[in-house]
Amino acid sequence: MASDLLVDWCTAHNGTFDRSALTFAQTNSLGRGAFALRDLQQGHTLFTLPRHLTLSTRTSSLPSLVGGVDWKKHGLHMGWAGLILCLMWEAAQGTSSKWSTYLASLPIAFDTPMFWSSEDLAQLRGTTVLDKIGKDQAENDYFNKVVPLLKSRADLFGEEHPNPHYSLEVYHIMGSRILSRSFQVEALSTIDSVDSSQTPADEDAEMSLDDPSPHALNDSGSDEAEDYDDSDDEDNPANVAMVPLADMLNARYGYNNAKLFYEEHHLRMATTRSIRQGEQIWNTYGDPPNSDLLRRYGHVDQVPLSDGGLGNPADIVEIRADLVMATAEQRLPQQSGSWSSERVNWWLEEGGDDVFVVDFSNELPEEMTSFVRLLMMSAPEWAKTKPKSKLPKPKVDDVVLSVVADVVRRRLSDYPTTIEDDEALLGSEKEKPISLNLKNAVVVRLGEKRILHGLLRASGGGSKKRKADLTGADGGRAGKR
Ligand SMILES: C[S@@+](CC[C@H](N)C(=O)[O-])C[C@H]1O[C@@H](n2cnc3c(N)ncnc32)[C@H](O)[C@@H]1O
Repeated sequence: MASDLLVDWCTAHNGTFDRSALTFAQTNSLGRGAFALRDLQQGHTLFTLPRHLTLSTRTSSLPSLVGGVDWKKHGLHMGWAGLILCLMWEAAQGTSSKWSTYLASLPIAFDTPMFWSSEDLAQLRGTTVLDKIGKDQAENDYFNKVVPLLKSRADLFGEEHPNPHYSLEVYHIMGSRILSRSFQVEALSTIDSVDSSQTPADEDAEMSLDDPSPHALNDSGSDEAEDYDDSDDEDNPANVAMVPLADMLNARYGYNNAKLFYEEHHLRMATTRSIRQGEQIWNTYGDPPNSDLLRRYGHVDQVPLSDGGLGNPADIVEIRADLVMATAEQRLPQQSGSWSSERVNWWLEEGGDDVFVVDFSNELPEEMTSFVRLLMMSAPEWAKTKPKSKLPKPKVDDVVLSVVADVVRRRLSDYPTTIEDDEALLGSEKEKPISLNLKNAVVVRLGEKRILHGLLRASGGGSKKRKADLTGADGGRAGKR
């Protein structure tokens, strides 16, 4: 089996693997996964991997062959284009690449929206997935950064154009492998194998696939990997690395029982809970909402929710400030457009967000309350607020509730279906099977709609009667997000 070859390859390169503790096996719907071969205690080391076996722009020899100046000139030190090119180049080297066994074990097909038909993508209307797929940006990077280098370095990439090893299709495959399997692996200066001028740590990253390393390693602490959402270093694309073996573990909300730990010279996968023989060994991807899971990994999580249904407790909905603005403008038709743009510009200058995030807590984001209050302020109040450089207090009142209720109704109308349509579709799935893409799209948009309906209920549909639910127990301020 391919995974045996991979384990052999790893141990032949100074990795370790506890063959008595775990094995990799094919699952029904999660691809391959790791399973315990016997009962395991918390803290058991499953395998270790020397840092030089991770594949990144630091460990691949391509950046130094291209040279730091040219690497930078082509913008390959920013975003993922450089790492994608390294993966393509290593694959093109065949068995002379150190990672040939690893690269041969990776998937070439993905369930992510990047590869969906326009018909399937239409099912995601209203969700934030559509704006974040990043296909155009990836193609832009391919044609503007990668292709010019390919053409200028026949010594490295061959005379052939187009070359099947460096096609746009392969670029997307490698990008999707990174998106769904890479880790943040920060450099230890003593072990860096590539001159840092090629991949400077302080360079702004523009991730072509929109996100930094999607494959989360949680917890802080000197010997553990940083959560990918918290670390500033995540913006440095040189820290994005493919980690053989570690990327064979699946993840599900609340199930994680193993984690990758950073050691000085190697990475170590160890159990974080006791695991029974036969159970799956789960890593964490950082518990993203289903919209992000689908976009990065091509699957969604459905675990029991506190209300008895199924879904992802980490789901969120994004509400754009311009929707709030348009709703407020409708309420104050006598005001001119410059009235709101002046306030919105002030809001942004004072550090206000242009997107508000709502989750299952039914709590109105403080920032959104503050923004609504700003928009609905009378002219004299605005005249007093403007010079103060202080955002309005997030005090929930009837006006706020009623604007929020309108915003939520408008936000709900962005989706192609109602909550009832989606529930009916999923409910009849056993008798009338639906495609995986459709099912995943429905799960994503249903989770978002449930949050919006929760917020609508908590706002009393715009009246004061349910205000307490929305503002929390402290009775005045909406809960902090
Ligand atoms: C890091 S890889 C894990 C190993 C992978 N199953 C394999 O066969 O190589 C991440 C991919 O595994 C699959 N996966 C992981 N967790 C899953 C889950 N809870 N449900 C469905 N698929 C999952 C998805 O295809 C995802 O893109």
